[in-house]
Amino acid sequence: MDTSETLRTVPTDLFLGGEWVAAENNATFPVHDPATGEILTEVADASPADAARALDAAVAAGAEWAATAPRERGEVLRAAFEALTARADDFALLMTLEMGKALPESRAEVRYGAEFFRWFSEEAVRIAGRYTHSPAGSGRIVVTKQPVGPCLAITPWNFPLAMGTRKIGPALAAGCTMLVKPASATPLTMLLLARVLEDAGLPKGVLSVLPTSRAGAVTGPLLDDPRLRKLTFTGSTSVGRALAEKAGRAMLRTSMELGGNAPFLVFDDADLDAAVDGALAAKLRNGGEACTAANRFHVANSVREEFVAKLTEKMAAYRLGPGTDPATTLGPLIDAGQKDTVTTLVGDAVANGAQLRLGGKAPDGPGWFYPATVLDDVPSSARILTEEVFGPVAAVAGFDTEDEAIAAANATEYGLAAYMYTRSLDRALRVSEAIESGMVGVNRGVISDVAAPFGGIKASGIGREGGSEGIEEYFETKYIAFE
Ligand SMILES: NC(=O)c1ccc[n+]([C@@H]2O[C@H](COP(=O)([O-])OP(=O)(O)OC[C@H]3O[C@@H](n4cnc5c(N)ncnc54)[C@H](O)[C@@H]3O)[C@@H](O)[C@H]2O)c1
Ligand SMILES: O=CCCC(=O)O
Repeated sequence: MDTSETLRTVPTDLFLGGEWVAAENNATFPVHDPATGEILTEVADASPADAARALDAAVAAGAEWAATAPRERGEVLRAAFEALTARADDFALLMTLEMGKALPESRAEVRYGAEFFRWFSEEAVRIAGRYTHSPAGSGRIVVTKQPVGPCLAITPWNFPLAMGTRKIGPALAAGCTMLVKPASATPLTMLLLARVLEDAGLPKGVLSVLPTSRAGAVTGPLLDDPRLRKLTFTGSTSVGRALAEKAGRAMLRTSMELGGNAPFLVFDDADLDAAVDGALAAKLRNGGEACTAANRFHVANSVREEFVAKLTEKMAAYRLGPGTDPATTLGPLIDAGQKDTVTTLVGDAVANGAQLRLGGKAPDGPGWFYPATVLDDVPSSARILTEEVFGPVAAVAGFDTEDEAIAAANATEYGLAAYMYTRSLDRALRVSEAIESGMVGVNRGVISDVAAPFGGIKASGIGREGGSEGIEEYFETKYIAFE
């Protein structure tokens, strides 16, 4: 499918209660191409009234969907997995168009995102309860799982597909209905996903997709509506905090997948070539715009120069360009604001004394491009060691002892992912246990796996997605006491 054909066939209306409709007053908002800054297309701009109608539909469909046989729910997801996989090229091109990343990254996301539907189609039929006797012999304890009810999912732009399927998959498998508000920068992928689910036989009302340019105004009243039972959010910690406060007042179940500041530790006993390859993956997957991205490299001083030289050589080979160009390995950033953030953090590190080994200057011309950049000897006063850069910048700092490495790794409010390279199993276990994060990669630069529980601690969030844990977020546990 070529670019214009993709844009011509992608739905741009709201998917509201299973119908494709224009927004109230036919309102629309533009979606931009990060490679040029130009408008790609206009998309229906949901209003609070549209969102209220979507919630009406989710409530109306809720009981029947919850009572639908788990096998049937699973089969809808399985059919959607097959359709998504069959349309992988369309999805990949669309994601590259609206989000910017290089096509191989988009293809990888389609595979990853589709897997959540396959995984949760299989989990739908493994919903377990418990039957036991009270210790005092005074009765029986029956524990069962019931769907939470109507959920609101708010998703980010960096993985426009996978961050949706990782929520929609378990919600539908558990028997919940869901409203999805995609990021305003990348609504098209989610709308195409809604079409796939519709074609896969999802009953009307079970899912709505509400692109909007007024995220707070549209989701605020939903969070105040007692019929909504859960908020699942993926995005920045600042927005997550504000939403969690609001959700807390309404006593909503919440899942919060927030920002990260992943440390990547390289010990003096590491296989350095493997560590460099792992560093490339941990840094440049998704163009550096991943919550799991290695944000800072803490490297044993005895091997630091060799590591930095090898990393710089390999990062220099990344080719910056429009994501749709087959020669491109590094696409543009999402928008001008993100380009400014990366530019500011690199400038601040250099001003604080870091050595610039590669990149460090955005090219002139249209689009939101920033090159692969390596900073060495970054001092602890540099903001880049504590703030999420969300771009193709590797910031390296040295350490001398294991304790120093652990202290540096934990010197952050975040706690999502962490990585380490070492040949010592003892050290791997010791350091993994000491690091304050929800996920640790040992001699691996990519940890995301549909079958593993994904999520963070501290300011990186609450709850887990994927794995057998992911569906639990969409259940209430009910205890029934029997004589
Ligand atoms: N932990 C994870 O699994 C994970 C995954 C992907 C991205 N992220 C994080 O997401 C961030 C990047 O994504 P982003 O820039 O889209 O984040 P963001 O917080 O700006 O936006 C996320 C979503 O929230 C919406 N939103 C913004 N303000 C809102 C408000 N007041 N009320 C309701 N909704 C609102 C946005 O429209 C978008 O849909 C990074 O910090 C990244 O680490 C985390
Ligand atoms: O951006 C964060 C999500 C990344 C992932 O699921 O691998």
